[in-house]
Amino acid sequence: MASPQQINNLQNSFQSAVNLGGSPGIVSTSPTQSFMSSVPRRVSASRQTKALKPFSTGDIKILLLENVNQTAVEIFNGQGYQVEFHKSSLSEDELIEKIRDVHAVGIRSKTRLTEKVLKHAKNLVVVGCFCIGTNQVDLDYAAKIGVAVFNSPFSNSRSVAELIMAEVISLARQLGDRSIEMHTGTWNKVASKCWEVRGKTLGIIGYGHIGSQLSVLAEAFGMQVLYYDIVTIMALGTAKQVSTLDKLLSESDFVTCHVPATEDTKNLLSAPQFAAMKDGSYVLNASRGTVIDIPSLIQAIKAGKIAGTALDVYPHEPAKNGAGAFNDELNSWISELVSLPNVILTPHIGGSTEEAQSAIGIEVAANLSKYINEGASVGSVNFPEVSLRGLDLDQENVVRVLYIHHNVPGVLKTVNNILSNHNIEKQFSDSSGDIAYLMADISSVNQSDIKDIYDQLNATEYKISIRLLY
Ligand SMILES: NC(=O)C1=CN([C@@H]2O[C@H](COP(=O)(O)OP(=O)(O)OC[C@H]3O[C@@H](n4cnc5c(N)ncnc54)[C@H](O)[C@@H]3O)[C@@H](O)[C@H]2O)C=CC1
Ligand SMILES: O=C(O)CCC(=O)C(=O)O
Repeated sequence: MASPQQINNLQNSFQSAVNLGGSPGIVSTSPTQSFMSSVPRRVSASRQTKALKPFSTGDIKILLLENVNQTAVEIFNGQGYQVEFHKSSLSEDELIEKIRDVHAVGIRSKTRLTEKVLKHAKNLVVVGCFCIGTNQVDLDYAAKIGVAVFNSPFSNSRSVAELIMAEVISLARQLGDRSIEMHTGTWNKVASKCWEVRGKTLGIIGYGHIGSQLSVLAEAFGMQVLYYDIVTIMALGTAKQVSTLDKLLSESDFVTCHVPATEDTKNLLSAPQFAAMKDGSYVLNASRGTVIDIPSLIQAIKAGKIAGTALDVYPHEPAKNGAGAFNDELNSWISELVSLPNVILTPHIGGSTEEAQSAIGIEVAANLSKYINEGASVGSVNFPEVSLRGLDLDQENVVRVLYIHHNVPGVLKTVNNILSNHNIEKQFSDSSGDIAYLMADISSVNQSDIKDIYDQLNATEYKISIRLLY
């Protein structure tokens, strides 16, 4: 368990990462709507920087769903943002209602931020996925409307790898069944079809952050590791990359999936793949529920081809915890699956450890705060990555322009023409597909110029969204 001291240390590193608490690096956020209404100047009492903004960070509203870790809540509260926290995900209708006027949304793997939902978000600037997977968000549409999306690319990788390692051994020893039997008073001391994992072959599909961590753990247990990936990746230890999925399937005793949910990974393992596996082998999945065709897996277990399975993810998962939530209404085959021997089922807890969740909370909250406060999009999964060094405390009359626009010719000429009456201190621009992001710090800007700059930028044909920080 992470001690309060460890959490403190992590928070301290977060503080220095984003320069909170009045350091010279801070620029203030001015949401467009607030800026456009002539709100009288409000200055946060805790800030030591010269606060030129006409309103406080208290204008920023953040919706946090799915029990996002308290480390994130503390960071956002520390920023003075308004935080609305929910333990579970919301229904689509509730989400549409809640998302209307917030500037940021924090979710985990269950909340679906579809085009339909995002269309109702009028002030949304940024989305934080407090997890690795981002398949639950329509990333292209988010970028199209100028909403940056961040995740935590590896804070829970180790937790998933450790769970899988535990399950490899549990399947080999039929631990799940023995435990259930003991809970119901049955003493069943058997060795038949129970194995050591030493000397067996683990086949890893997807050798990324999780797959490669698992590779190291498995070798420490004396297993041979094969992996299949669509890109060539350096092997750790004595693991071997194989060139085809079929080769991995035919040579492995355990096959585990660690790929993202994409069109290509949908039903990556289905009836033909189970048929290609060794008799009596095992299947594990802690990636996404779409990756394995579970009805076919059930048939392969029933036929004795597959000796057991450990599943952490499902095509449909309950929105919240509770008795009776995992039933045939959710996925029609559930009662059939739970009746089979040597089936270990977990409720999407691969990344659910104290260490992972607190680290994710800090990492994603830091990225969101930096994006809201400074416009830095480094680490975003759907946006060009742009950042500028902070403004000095003694810099006066400086405005940071954040201009998200369509990636077409002529933009820089137009924008720089608008900014040309001021000194462009520094500027950075990058594009990703159809979206481009320009960040510029301009000086010699009077308060009275700001509205004019905003109006001119707003009138450009390329604009997707604009924020001015000052
Ligand atoms: N159960 C849980 O709680 C958790 C589940 N996950 C899931 O695990 C997935 C993998 O996580 P990471 O290892 O961090 O991702 P990663 O992005 O580091 O690695 C994924 C690997 O899969 C490979 N890949 C992609 N398509 C493939 C295909 N068709 N065939 C073979 N390889 C393919 C990629 O080249 C990459 O090397 C995530 O996308 C997420 O959906 C992640 C964390 C927790
Ligand atoms: O912890 C969660 O809610 C989701 C974990 C996960 O699946 C991920 O990180 O992609």
